[in-house]
Formats: sequence, C-alpha cells, structure tokens
Amino acid sequence: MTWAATNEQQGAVPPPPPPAEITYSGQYSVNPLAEVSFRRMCAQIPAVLGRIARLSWHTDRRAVRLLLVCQVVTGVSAAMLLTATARAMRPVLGDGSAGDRLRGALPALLVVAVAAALRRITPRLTTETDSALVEAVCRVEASAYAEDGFPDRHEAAEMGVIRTQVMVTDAQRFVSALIRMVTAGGVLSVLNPLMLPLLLLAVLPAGVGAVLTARVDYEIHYANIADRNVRGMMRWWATTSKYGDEVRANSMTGYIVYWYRALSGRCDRRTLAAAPRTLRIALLSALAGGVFLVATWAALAWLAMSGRIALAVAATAVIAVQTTLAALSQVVVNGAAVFHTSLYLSDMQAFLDDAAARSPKRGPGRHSAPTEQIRLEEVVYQYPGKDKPAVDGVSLTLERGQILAIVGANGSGKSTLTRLLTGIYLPDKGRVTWNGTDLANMDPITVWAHTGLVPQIFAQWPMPVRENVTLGQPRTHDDVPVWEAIDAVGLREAVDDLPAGLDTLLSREVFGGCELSGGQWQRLACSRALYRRPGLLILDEPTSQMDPRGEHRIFEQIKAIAADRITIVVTHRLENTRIADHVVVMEDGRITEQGRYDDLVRAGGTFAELLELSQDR
Ligand SMILES: Nc1ncnc2c1ncn2[C@@H]1O[C@H](COP(=O)(O)OP(=O)(O)OP(=O)(O)O)[C@@H](O)[C@H]1O
Repeated sequence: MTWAATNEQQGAVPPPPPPAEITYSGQYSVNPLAEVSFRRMCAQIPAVLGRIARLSWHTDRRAVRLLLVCQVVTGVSAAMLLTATARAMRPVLGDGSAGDRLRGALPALLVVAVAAALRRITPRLTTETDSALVEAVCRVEASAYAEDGFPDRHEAAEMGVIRTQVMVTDAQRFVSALIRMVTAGGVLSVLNPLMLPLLLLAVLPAGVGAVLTARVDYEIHYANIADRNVRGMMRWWATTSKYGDEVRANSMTGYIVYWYRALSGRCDRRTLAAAPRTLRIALLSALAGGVFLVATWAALAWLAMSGRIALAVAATAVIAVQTTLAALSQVVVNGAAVFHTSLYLSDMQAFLDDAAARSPKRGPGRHSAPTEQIRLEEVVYQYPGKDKPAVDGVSLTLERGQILAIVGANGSGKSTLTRLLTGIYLPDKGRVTWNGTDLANMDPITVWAHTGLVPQIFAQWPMPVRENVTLGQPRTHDDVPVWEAIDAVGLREAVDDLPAGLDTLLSREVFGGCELSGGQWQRLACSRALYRRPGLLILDEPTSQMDPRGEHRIFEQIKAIAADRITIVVTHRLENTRIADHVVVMEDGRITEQGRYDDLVRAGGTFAELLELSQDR
C-alpha cells in the first residue's frame, strides 16, 4: 500500500499534494523540437559527422586513421565482391566461391579492426566531454547558478555526455553503410537502372519512421528534464548516508518515496502517452516499406522472366539487391541514430557555449600580495528573480591587520557581502576594490589566489586528510605545513587516531574510508583556509559545530595570525565579536550599526538587543 493511501486509511492527515508540475525552463534561442524533420536530419548529418570526426581526431588520431582505412577497405571489398560474383555467375551459375571466400574472411577482419579502434576512441571521448562539462560548470560566474533554468540545462547537457558513448559507433556504422550502399548501388545501377530507385522507395519509409520516432523520444526527454533533475537531487539527498539519520529519525522515508514515485510516475505517463504514436509510426513505415520491397522483387522477377536481363545478371542482381538493401537500411537506421544523438549533443554544445560565455571576463588586472586594503563603495547586489537587493548600498574600508565581524539576522545579507568582498559576485552597482583596483577589471584567479574561505556549508571532500587540507594549493611533498594547519585547529589527536593518518580516505561510502564528526569536519575546513595563509581570510560561522575548546582555539588562532591579513568573521555568537576591531550590523542588506563591541553594547541598538537575547536563558 502506498504512503498516501496508508495515511488516508488512518484518517488522521490528508495526504500531501504530489509535487507541482514542473516544466523545463531551458532558454535556448531555438526550440529544437520545432526543427525535427527528415529534411533537417539530412541537412544536419554532414555537420554532425564533421563534429564527431573533429572530436575523435582531437582525442585519438591513430585510431581515427585506422577507422578510415577500414571504412575504405570495406567499401572497396563490397564492390570487388559483387564484380567477382558477376564474373563467376557467367560461366557457372551459382558458383560464387571467390566471392564467398572474400565475404567470409574480410568482414571478420574488418570488424575486429574497427572494434579495436572504437574501443580506443569511445571511452576517452566520453571522458573528454564529461571533464569539459565539469570544468565548464566550475568556471562559470557563480551568479549563473542562481539563474532560472541553469541546472536544467546542465542536466540536459549531461545526456549529451551519456550519448557520446554511442556516437562514434553510430557515426562509424552510418559511414560504413553509406560506402557499402554507394558501391553496391553503383554495381546494381549498371545491371539495371530501374532497381536502385525501387530500392530507395523500399527503405525510405523506414528512414522517415526512424526520424519521427527520434522526434517523439526527444520530445519526451525534453518534457521530462525538469522532473528528472528534481528526482536526481531527491535521490541523492535520500540515499546519501550523511543524511540517513535525518531521513530515518524524522520518519521521512515514506514521503520521500512517495515524492520519488510521483515524479517517476509522471515521467512514465509522458513516455506511455507517446507509445501509440511510436507504434503507429512503426506500423505505417513497415507497411509502406514492405509494399515497395515486394515491388522491387516483382520487377526483378519480371525482368528475368521476360528475358530483358540474362539469368546470370539476374542472379548477381539478387545479391546486389540484398547487399544494397541491407546497406540502405543501415544508412537510414544509423543516419536516424546519428541525428537522434545529435539532438542531445546540440544541447551539450549549447550548454558548453553558454558556460563559456559566462566564464569571468573581467579585465586584465592582476592582484599581487600583500593585500593592503579592500574597499566597498555603495555596493548593491540583487539575486536574479528577487524583488529587492540582498546587499543594498554598503560602503566599507578594510585594512591589513584588521578583524571585521559581520552580524545580523538571518537573510540580512552577510554571506552575500562576503561573496562580493571576494569577487565571487560582482556588484550590480557600486564597486569593490583591492589595493585600489576595481575587481571588475581584475582576473579573479589572481584574486582568489589570496583568499581563504570557510563557508557556512562547507564541502566534505571524499579525499585523504592531506588533500582535504591542501586542496586548491600547489602540491607539496612537505607535510610540515599540513600538520601546522591541523595543529592550529586542534585536530592532531583525531588525525593520529585514523588508521592511515594523513593518508586516510575521508568517506564512509568508500570501502576502507573513515568518517569524521561534524565538528571535526568543520575544524578541517578551517585548517584548509589557514593552510592557504591568505591575504583575506573569511570565516562564515566557522565554529557553529565545535565544542567550546575548539571554538576558543579557532578564535585564538584568528587573533594570532591577524596582523598579516584582513580577517572577516560572520557570526551569530555575538560574544565572539569581542576579538574584532570593527563590528558591522546588517539589516535588510544595509549596515545599520557599526563600531567596536563595547561601543555597540553601550549604544543600546540592535546589537545590544541581540546580545541581550542571546544571554537571556
Ligand atoms: N543563491 C541565492 N539565490 C537567490 N537568493 C539568495 C541566494 N543566496 C541568498 N539569497 C537571498 O539573499 C538574501 C540574503 O542572503 P544571505 O545568505 O546573504 O543572508 P545571511 O545574512 O548570510 O543569512 P544567514 O544568517 O541565514 O546565513 C536572502 O533573502 C536570501 O534569500
């Protein structure tokens, strides 16, 4: 019985509504569906083959050369086979031993060679495109993530990556069939000019059918993108062991499965609704193809029986018809497959182009250490789709050696302000300068080389402890600085207790891996930022999961290293702001109070009120 039905039966709570209908919010300039037609397929195939060839060439030139040689030999062998058969037919009807031997040996050799070449190209091509996709997403301006449709377009592009697994095989089969068709068709045309047009008519319906089916498949794929994207996220959250406690102890399983099934059910319904169309297409194309095929054989029989062609030629024509027919069918079927794949590759290409256009282009300026001053001048930033700015007209000057604390209610714009300070986001209005240069004119890589950030929600990388500390820094074989960073956050004992010390893989999900506690993970995130020795150190709620010893140690450490850098601490534990040289209080994206801890307490404003509330137990 389903979760919804059980709830209804118990009569206590009405089942919650299924998740709202979600539609794909992609924003490509052209809707590919409007363009899916047989004509488009024919027009597009050369371009698609060109793209696949370029990709393959880029990935493995030797394998491509081997493939090309095999293709040419395949075509030539088909023509030789038919010519040899025709010659053999003349003296002794039916003695095709030369052709048979050729037919028996060559394709087997070619298949082995082609398969070897394909085995080399395909996985590497998939890796190339997959890696390109991951890199493109990591490199876009962070503001792109907040835009409607970006995750859906990313999901659509991933389908393109999956399709690369079949794209070379599709393309190779298509070209191979095309060569066989041209050579066999040429021989057939010489035998009798009527045969080829008849054969074309016999396979054309299959081609139209395949394209129409591809169109239906793609239409369903498009309709399901948004649901599949949400379903994928649900699946990850529900099945990742890190969230397993929350799922179980809050009895979420039933509802999550219900949600998951509802999304899957909706995808299935869309797929099933299209089944009658697919069936109709298959039936009609098979019927039309069958009629023309019968006509072809009838024409051949009539030509032979009426003496219009010699019996030996007729026998060769039978083989030629069979060869051409098989090749033609392969051309059509594989052409449709190439076209089908190209639809997904277009999504991937469109996303990669879009991502490339969104990579930071901010001017040639380079930041060099030391970071003496960071200034915000009347900075405004509004997230896409929001009706008011998250940061609204903030001005601030930070000098090297200073510790700034940012406090304020949830959603008041603290984290957004740190993103603007680091140049992760560029302001809509106003400017942020580092040592006097506007971040909008600076290569962000040179800026991020001097920042260290402990975000509120930090990553728990499934990597060894050492890499979890050094990640993002040039690789070094010296573990001394790694241990220094680990000592600074008081994690040495915990690391010593791990089975392989710094080499211990931190992931419970991986065989042989270990897991840290929440507070230990947070200490590790702090050590990662400290290891970088950055010019700007930002700690956003860095001790929210730590015990008092850990928290004390981190703040002592912040004070100890503050002289060489600009330090920013975002915190709700107002007592921690005592270490700051300057405290700013944010409300609705604006700075409403600022000063030293003691001044703000005396002023009796929002800071004093929040402090009093935090002590009222
Ligand atoms: N990625 C995002 N996309 C859209 N809106 C966002 C995004 N991140 C934050 N916001 C919005 O911007 C506003 C400020 O958020 P921000 O995270 O800066 O607040 P905060 O002061 O750090 O809050 P908290 O104390 O809860 O961490 C909020 O209204 C929030 O809904």
